[in-house]
Formats: sequence, C-alpha cells, structure tokens
Amino acid sequence: MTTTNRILLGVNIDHVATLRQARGTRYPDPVKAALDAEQAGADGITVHLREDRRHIQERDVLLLKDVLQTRMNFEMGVTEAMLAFAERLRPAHVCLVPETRQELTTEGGLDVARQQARIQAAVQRLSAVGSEVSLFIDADPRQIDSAHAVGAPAIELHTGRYADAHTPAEAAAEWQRIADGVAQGAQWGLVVNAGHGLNYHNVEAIAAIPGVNELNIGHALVAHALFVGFPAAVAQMKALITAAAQRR
Ligand SMILES: CC(=O)[C@@H](O)[C@H](O)COP(=O)(O)O
Ligand SMILES: NCC(=O)COP(=O)(O)O
Repeated sequence: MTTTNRILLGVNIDHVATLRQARGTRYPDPVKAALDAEQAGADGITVHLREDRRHIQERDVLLLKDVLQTRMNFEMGVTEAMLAFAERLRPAHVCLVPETRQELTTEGGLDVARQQARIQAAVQRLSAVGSEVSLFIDADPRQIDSAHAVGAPAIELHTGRYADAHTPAEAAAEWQRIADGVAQGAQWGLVVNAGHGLNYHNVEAIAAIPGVNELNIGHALVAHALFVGFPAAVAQMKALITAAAQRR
C-alpha cells in the first residue's frame, strides 16, 4: 500500500442550507459558507442534492459550479433524474449514495453487490463526462470488492457506525472494520475516502488510518461554526486531521 501523510478535508455544507430551508429565507447562504471554507483550508466542497430537496437546492449547486476554486464533490442518489442532472453539471467528483425519503440522514452504504449492473452503468455514464466517481459504502469486504468490480475509481467508507458507537469496545471494533476496509480498497488501487458523523472528538483516529485520502465532514463542522464562525471551524478541523495524519 502506498501511504502518504497528506489528508484532504472535504467540507460538506448541506446543513448550512438546512438552516436556510427551515425558514425559507435567503440566508445563511451555503455558497458563502463554501467560499469561506475554501479560504480556511478546505480541499473540496461536498453537497448532497437530495431527491426531497430538504437542504441543498439546484440553485446552490449551479452557483457553486461557477465559483468554487477547489472542487465539488456532488453526492446523489442513483436515479435517472440525478444522473441526467450530473451529466449536465459535470462536477469534479460524484459520490453515489443510497437515499430514502424517510431517513433522518444517510443511514448506511450503497448496496453495490446487489445492484452491480445498475451502478456500473451509472459509473460509466458519469466517468464519460469526466467526473471521478466514488461509491459511498460500508466497510464491508463484499461491497469493496463490488466497487472495484463495477469500475469505480474511488470509494467513501461510511463512518456512521463508528461515530455512533456506544462503548469504547464498539468504537474500536468499528475503527478496525474501517481500517481493514481502507487497506482492502487500497489493494484494489481505489482512492479511499471516509465520512459521516465525524466530529472534533472522534475524527483523529480515522485521520490516522494509513491510506485515507479525504474526510468529508459536515454536520459537526456547521454546528461548531455557530459558535466560532465558519472559517475557524474549518481551520480547526483541518489542523486536527492534518496533525493526526502525521502520526501515520
Ligand atoms: C452522504 C452523506 O453522508 C452526507 O452527505 C449526508 O447525507 C449529509 O446529508 P444528510 O444529513 O441529509 O444525510
Ligand atoms: N459523506 C459524508 C459527508 O459528506 C458529511 O457527513 P456529516 O459530517 O454531515 O455526517
């Protein structure tokens, strides 16, 4: 496995939009948050255009496409409408995620193993317009093998179960599952990212896993920004993960 001490921070701005949508106002603007995040050290900006449009809107994505100086990581469900939208948008990265309307948040990874043909077709369509396609999956050996089999160049391992662990033993077991998943993905030559539920208290152990390329972090960062401001929240997270990655 080729390892590097460098780790990237993808800042997810969905929940800036959540606050705006709660009142139907023009503020706070996720586009401003994205620009502030870039200035504070974000390596990329992640947005999830959900089918129910509960937070990010098309308007946000189109504006971001024009103004971002880093790169957009566009999260989307695997539907014909979203595929057609992404083909027109041509983001630098697309992350395919599972989506259901009732869920509070993305509760698990994409089941690539059970829908290989459908995911492979999506990977091919998005790769054809120049996007690097990543699959948001659980750190499950079968799903990682399937991600490789369908031709995805990248995966993002779902860290939600690690973040939600109730005991240190449970967290350690989930951490090990993720570390094993990173090693397996790297053996296949995949770019391995991780994210979901990461915060200022639990992120360092994940950032210290050799081979992790990028962490996508949103909810905790936006929450912290309420108290310290968006640039400081991003800078603190970037410093934390950069220092942790030095310990690899
Ligand atoms: C796919 C993922 O983990 C994040 O984008 C997350 O979905 C943030 O948005 P929600 O909280 O709406 O799930
Ligand atoms: N893909 C995970 C992501 O973008 C951010 O998830 P969260 O930090 O908002 O839970």
